[in-house]
Amino acid sequence: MTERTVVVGAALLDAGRLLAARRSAPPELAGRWELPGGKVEPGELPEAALVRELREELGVDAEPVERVPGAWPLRAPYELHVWTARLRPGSAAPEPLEDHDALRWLTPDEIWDVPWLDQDVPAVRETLAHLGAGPRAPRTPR
Ligand SMILES: Nc1nc2c([nH]c(=O)n2[C@H]2C[C@H](O)[C@@H](COP(=O)(O)OP(=O)(O)OP(=O)(O)O)O2)c(=O)[nH]1
Repeated sequence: MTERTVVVGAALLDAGRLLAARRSAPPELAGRWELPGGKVEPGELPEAALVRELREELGVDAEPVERVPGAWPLRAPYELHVWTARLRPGSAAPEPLEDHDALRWLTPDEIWDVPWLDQDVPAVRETLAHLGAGPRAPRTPR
């Protein structure tokens, strides 16, 4: 039996743009881009974890919209699940408060301009497909 821990990743959307966050730690992940989020705590609903993590990491008041079907393996025992999400009215703008040192709102044409974590690429691709943007192959990694 494999114990899996879910990491929720937010596809935070605003005006057709997707928020990407650059990790500042740990060293092996620093400098690569991800969907903001984090580990679901025992007994916590994933949607609640998403709201909590986005408040802690970005200082925003966000709400989950829907789960993107699929689950993507991360370093064991973690597994990435993605929810689309949006800012609630009156939310502050996101800031890189912890875990990240840069944020970018990416238009559909800019999605592959940042070096996503390798393990996030299929999740981001699937998210775009789910959103109807159509799957696009990432450019050759830089
Ligand atoms: N949040 C997030 N984590 C990801 C993604 N891709 C990926 O490999 N990870 C990894 C990085 C971490 O090893 C793990 C999630 O850890 P985290 O540091 O974001 O979560 P957390 O805030 O709950 O962690 P902690 O410091 O409280 O232990 O999953 C992603 O797209 N989003």
